[in-house]
Amino acid sequence: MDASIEVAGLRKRFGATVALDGLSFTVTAGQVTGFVGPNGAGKSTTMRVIVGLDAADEGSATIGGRPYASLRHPLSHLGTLLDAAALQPSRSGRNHLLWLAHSQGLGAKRVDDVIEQAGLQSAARRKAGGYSLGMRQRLGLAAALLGDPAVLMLDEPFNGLDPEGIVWMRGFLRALAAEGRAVLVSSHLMSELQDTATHLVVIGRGQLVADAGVAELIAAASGGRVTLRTAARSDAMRVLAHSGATVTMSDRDALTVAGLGTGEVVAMLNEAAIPFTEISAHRATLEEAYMELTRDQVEFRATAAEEPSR
Ligand SMILES: Nc1ncnc2c1ncn2[C@@H]1O[C@H](COP(=O)(O)OP(=O)(O)OP(=O)(O)O)[C@@H](O)[C@H]1O
Repeated sequence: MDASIEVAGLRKRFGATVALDGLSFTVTAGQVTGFVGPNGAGKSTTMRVIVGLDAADEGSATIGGRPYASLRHPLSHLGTLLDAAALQPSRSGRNHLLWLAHSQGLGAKRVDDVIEQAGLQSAARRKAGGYSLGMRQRLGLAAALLGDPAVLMLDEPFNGLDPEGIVWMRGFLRALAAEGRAVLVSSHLMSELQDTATHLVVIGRGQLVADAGVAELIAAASGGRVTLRTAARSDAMRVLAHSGATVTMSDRDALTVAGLGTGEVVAMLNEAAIPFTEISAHRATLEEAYMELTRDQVEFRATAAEEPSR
């Protein structure tokens, strides 16, 4: 069975709400695919449809070419983290995993392996009801790994993790992908996915907005702009704007220049004897790339009247 998730033409309505509107994408082996979109875009519904918790009105979702419901030992094919709060509070983390393992014909050895992999050793014998959100995420991750699946699908796994936990999770997800697994990870915060996801599936209002490599999206959002650092900001702005460039202030002593290459900017500043300390091709962050892609997709956006006055 190949490590992939394939979603084709999914449509799903909840009453008058169209949650999924003809959504298609593929998650491939060997990389972390970020699954992102504004609130209400349809990420959770897509994941619920993939595992059969919601039925699609139209379209199909398959794991390695087969519908989830047809998999005999599903945990050995697809590991999921969908709702970290869904556990029996009086059971210890280890007992929760033992119970899950038992249902799939797996032994206690495998449980202890995933407890170690998820960094849960010190808490495994405590009641799960007393776990912090971060510990619940680790327990959810341990459960997802139980069947050593080729495909992982994790809904907001960074939620509730402290900065150290976020760094750990990033490395962990990269390592799982490096082993050849297909890893789909939903997130609200692009900064969490930076340095982790190499591919992004962006959705908005139940439709596909972008399905592309992270490097490609960042290059497109960087748009040939130049970042310039100078103490003589107003002089630089005047000279560059005079030649038709669009110049905006980006922070205290930095300008972003669109419409001219780095060489042209250097030549103009030298000619006008304007000093500068740094000049470089602008590299957009994943956050900027995402904001550009989803500008028209936000379901709940503050109207101009609601925005705080400056
Ligand atoms: N059980 C349900 N009943 C009614 N409407 C629902 C239900 N589940 C989801 N929706 C609606 O479907 C749309 C998609 O919701 P979904 O939770 O899939 O989005 P999401 O991208 O996961 O959002 P978030 O980032 O806020 O978690 C939303 O408009 C939501 O209100």
